[in-house]
Amino acid sequence: MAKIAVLGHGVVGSGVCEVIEENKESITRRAGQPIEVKRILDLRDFDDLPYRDKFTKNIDDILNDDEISIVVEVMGGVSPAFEFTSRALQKGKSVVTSNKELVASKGAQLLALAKENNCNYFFEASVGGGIPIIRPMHLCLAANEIDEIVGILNGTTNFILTKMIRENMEFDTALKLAQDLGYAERNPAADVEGHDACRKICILASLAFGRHVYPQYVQTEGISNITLEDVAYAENWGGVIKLVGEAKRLPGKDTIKCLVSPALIHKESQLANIDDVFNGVLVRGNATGDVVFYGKGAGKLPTASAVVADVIHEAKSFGTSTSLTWADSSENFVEPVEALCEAFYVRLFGASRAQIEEAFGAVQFLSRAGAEADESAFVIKPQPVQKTLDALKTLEDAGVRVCTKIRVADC
Ligand SMILES: NC(=O)C1=CN([C@@H]2O[C@H](COP(=O)(O)OP(=O)(O)OC[C@H]3O[C@@H](n4cnc5c(N)ncnc54)[C@H](OP(=O)(O)O)[C@@H]3O)[C@@H](O)[C@H]2O)C=CC1
Ligand SMILES: N[C@@H](CC=O)C(=O)O
Repeated sequence: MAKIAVLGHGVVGSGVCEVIEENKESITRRAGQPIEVKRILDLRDFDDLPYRDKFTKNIDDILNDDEISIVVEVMGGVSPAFEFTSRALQKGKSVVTSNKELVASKGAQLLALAKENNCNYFFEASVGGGIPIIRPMHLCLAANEIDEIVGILNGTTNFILTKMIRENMEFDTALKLAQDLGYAERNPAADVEGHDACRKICILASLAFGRHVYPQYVQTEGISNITLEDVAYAENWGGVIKLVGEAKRLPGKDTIKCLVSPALIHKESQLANIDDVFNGVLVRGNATGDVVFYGKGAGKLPTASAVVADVIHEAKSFGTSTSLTWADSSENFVEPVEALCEAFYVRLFGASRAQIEEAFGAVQFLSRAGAEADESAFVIKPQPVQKTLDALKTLEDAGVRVCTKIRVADC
């Protein structure tokens, strides 16, 4: 019998308890032994639950219990999750988590601590909710050099964009719905402003490139400036707007491209039809070519599925995983965005076509029904980002009002 403790009985934690109870027979078969939730840490009381006697508010009840061999950290945040995780690992208890904020900021340190103490730090649920992505990347794609990862990594923003586009729903109404469905972070700004997607691309990039990519070095932009006008222009161009995270090796350089931003994606891209709470991640290996992972990126049971799979894997006791790891890197190896070569969609007011072409060279002009007389929207060919920024500044200095600038993703 493997006895586990769950830290945090919120959306994911309650899902973990539910899945372990609901699927106990198949879980026992697959783990080779029954799995029992022995203790649950939470700040609140859950007097109505049949398993109310398992709750504690004191972490030491869990850390000092030698019967508990696996700790599931689904509290979220860095503090006190970092302290609780470190203490569990120091005691030789393996930790399973869905907490991408902690993995993205302290992953290298916690993986090293797990190794030192002959146990594991597993985080399948930290990227893509229910989608298997971490284990396939470090096991099934182990023969490859990963050249590029590009993905729709946040369920909440994809859900909001889908509702806005398909049902003309207001941004705030769609966000409230995502919160009610348990998709959003405790502070939904983390979703809307792109920080959650940033943490996830950092985790994938660290795994792919073997060095910790820290979120503070990754330029991150969210979806709060996207309008239905931009959506209409994207459609005229032949695509959709999605919040995209991207990490890529830069040929001949020791740096990588890594960023999160809204992006125009062509309708023929495998990522273009990923809607609602679904996530999609395209991983480009030098042997496999493109592999695409798709599934529900948030929500109670999909996320619990990934957490419990890690628990089952740990219960089989394969020892410390040597492939699920990356080195700490104190220096930043993310290329500054200004030095990258990118195509952009731009919407602005008060510039003539001649002015626009003088600033950017030949561009692809777009149209939409109901556009104002002095509105222009166009797509610039790939060029250094700094060159685009300089040209936009020149136009602004001449009295042009630049409304939107969205990257065009090549995926
Ligand atoms: N929801 C989702 O779809 C997904 C979430 N995740 C990640 O999983 C983690 C948990 O998310 P989610 O379940 O949605 O979050 P919730 O806010 O629903 O749950 C967190 C739970 O942990 C409890 N908690 C927080 N701090 C402490 C503490 N110091 N001691 C004891 N209990 C504590 C909270 O109690 P209280 O409410 O009283 O503060 C709450 O019950 C986060 O890292 C999130 O990013 C990952 C993938 C998907
Ligand atoms: N808030 C996150 C939850 C899962 O990671 C999301 O919406 O994707």
